[in-house]
Amino acid sequence: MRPPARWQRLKDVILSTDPRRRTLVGMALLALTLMASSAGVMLLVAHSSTAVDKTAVQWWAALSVGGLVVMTAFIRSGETAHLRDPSLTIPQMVWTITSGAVAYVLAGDARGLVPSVLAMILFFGTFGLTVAEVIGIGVYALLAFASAIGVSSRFNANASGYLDTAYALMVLIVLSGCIALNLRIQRIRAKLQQQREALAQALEVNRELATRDELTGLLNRRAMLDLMALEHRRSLRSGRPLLLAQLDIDHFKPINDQHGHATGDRALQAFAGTVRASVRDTDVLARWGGEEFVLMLTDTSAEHARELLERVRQAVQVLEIAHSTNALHMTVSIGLAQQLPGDTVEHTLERADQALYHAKALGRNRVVVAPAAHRTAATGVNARA
Ligand SMILES: Nc1nc2c(ncn2[C@@H]2O[C@H](COP(=O)(O)OP(=O)(O)OP(=O)(O)O)[C@@H](O)[C@H]2O)c(=O)[nH]1
Repeated sequence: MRPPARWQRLKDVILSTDPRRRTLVGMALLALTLMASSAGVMLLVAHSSTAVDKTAVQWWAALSVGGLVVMTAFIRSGETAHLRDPSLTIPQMVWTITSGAVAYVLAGDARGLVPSVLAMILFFGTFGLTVAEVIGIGVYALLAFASAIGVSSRFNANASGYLDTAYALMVLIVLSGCIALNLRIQRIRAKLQQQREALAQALEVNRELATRDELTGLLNRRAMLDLMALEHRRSLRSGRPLLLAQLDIDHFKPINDQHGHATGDRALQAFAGTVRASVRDTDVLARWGGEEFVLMLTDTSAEHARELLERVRQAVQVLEIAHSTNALHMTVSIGLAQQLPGDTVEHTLERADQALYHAKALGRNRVVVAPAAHRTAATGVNARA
């Protein structure tokens, strides 16, 4: 059965690793605790048979609640937003523990109520503090109550050493419980944080796998299609030229057949690295499939792109892939097409592919630029200009 939504929300806040979120709950609960304790002690004092200075009690209640109200106003003003603990959990706890210790002295017969209120303060404060802070606050609470018990036994005629010791023990037990609870919460938070980080890493790996070619580390076909569509829209708006080139390694099959698939893989990686190193950072190279690659060039003219691709071709030609005793060489055929006004990316790719086909037909190891061509409305087939 699913827990009700509000309990789920409370649990989320308590286990949250964001200190601003979880100290908010601590602050709200502390405020409630202090108000309830003020009202409770005043009520009991009013009906107590012990002679207690009621003016002092009223002052105490006003100062306790007033101090909290001042802190709340300070927090609400946004002045504490830049602090590590914007909800001032520690100052609030120190304030309420001090007022609790004073209440212990003032409350006479009703002082038995104070340790239980202290238990609530420590318990709720636990959610927003670190282990060291809980221990520090706990030691302060013990010292404050030891002093309160000492002072109370002097001023209260019917003080009972036995009861006071029991109350001190109760504070100690609550404190130990709070430290244990705090340790548990810290462990759960650390585990949640680890899980969150692992999930973020897994998402990043998935994203990489969805957009990258594993062998060469280049963009894959799907990611490249998305990028080309985006660049196409940009070039339409800006009027900047967009050029697409199809690159195909020549006679790649014999490399695989004669030297093995692993050597073929290394050749593909070396080819990808060489082409990437020969073009600008803003040019995008993608593995289209097998030994075929697509290069997208922006902010350049067809003539400059052709010169660049000629340099790419030469760089591939001199590339050496170490293999047993000798070194392997490759060549590449390249077809280049410039996006025509009003044309689609698919059609530009088609023209680059046809230019590549011509490069292969002309004897390979060359760059061929597609002539400017227009799609006929009726057939969608190129009519060469
Ligand atoms: N090692 C390796 N080989 C691959 C990979 N993808 C495709 N190939 C191989 O690439 C070769 C492509 O061969 P073909 O399409 O005949 O082309 P080619 O031999 O380069 O001939 P031309 O393109 O006409 O010059 C095939 O042997 C495929 O097995 C890969 O990821 N790793």
